[in-house]
Amino acid sequence: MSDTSKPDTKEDPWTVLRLLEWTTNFFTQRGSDSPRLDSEILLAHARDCARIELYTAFAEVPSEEQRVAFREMVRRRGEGTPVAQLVGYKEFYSLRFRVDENVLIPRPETEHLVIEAIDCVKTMKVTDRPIRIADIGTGSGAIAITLAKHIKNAEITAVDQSETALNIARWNAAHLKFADSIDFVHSDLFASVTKPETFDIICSNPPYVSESEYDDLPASVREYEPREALVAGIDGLDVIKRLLENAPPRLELGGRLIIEISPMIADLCEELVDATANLAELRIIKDLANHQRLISMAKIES
Ligand SMILES: C[S@@+](CC[C@H](N)C(=O)[O-])C[C@H]1O[C@@H](n2cnc3c(N)ncnc32)[C@H](O)[C@@H]1O
Repeated sequence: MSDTSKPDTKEDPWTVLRLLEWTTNFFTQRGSDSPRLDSEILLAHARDCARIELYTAFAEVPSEEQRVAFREMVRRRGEGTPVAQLVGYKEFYSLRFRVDENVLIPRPETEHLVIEAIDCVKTMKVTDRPIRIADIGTGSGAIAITLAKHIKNAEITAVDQSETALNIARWNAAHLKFADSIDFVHSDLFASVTKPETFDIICSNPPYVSESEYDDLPASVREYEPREALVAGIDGLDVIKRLLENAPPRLELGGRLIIEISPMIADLCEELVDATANLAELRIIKDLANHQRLISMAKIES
């Protein structure tokens, strides 16, 4: 990549296409799962344009300033920094969320949770008041804010035990113009959530990685995203167990609890739900990779 700092020769200019090809190859060698996409996002960011615009600019030669910015991001990406932290945002459900090292980078799998919550709301017959939704462990606010966009007249409570994460979530809500529909609460699960008393939907993408799985995560996750957003004890179930215990008293009868899980703990989660007296109608929902990714269940009378 150091070649790009040299003056272009007539035969071999560093065009957009050539930069993308070189960088895709470089990221492939560095083990990236999405080398071409990473390259495009970084080059579009350096050129301050939409990614799609690169496709009509293949023959153009980026300015020296753009190439310097691109080269620095490519170097850091090569060392492991996530693309989202280099550009400062991540797209989730067609919204752009600011992220930094204080929050988990929203993952595409979590969009299934949003879809399930929206589907559940459609079946609810609440007409005399807003639908009440809690997002426990909101991180960047991706789930809460996306639900605020897609569910009209919802009253959303977004909770996190990390004040730095909540600050990012508040910034995202204000920037995307949904701050009015979301109440942000600094709390350990429901401990400091005083109102509303009950919710129609409680959703959560909690930490669910076990201590031993954490050691095997790629360095680009371990070294750049907050450990407390990922790890939940020896078996990854610490927070999920507490949610299954603490959420039902805060749910309306017929309300739904929706939790993202790891496929590794799906069977254990099913057993835990079966053993919880006031939860029933368990659905286990798979992601696009056919992995068991969500548990969704209803509050019943115990
Ligand atoms: C896996 S991240 C999910 C972030 C975001 N909801 C998303 O899907 O991208 C889990 C989040 O839960 C928060 N968290 C962990 N334990 C918590 C607890 N006991 N109470 C509240 N928040 C908690 C972490 O700080 C982190 O922001």
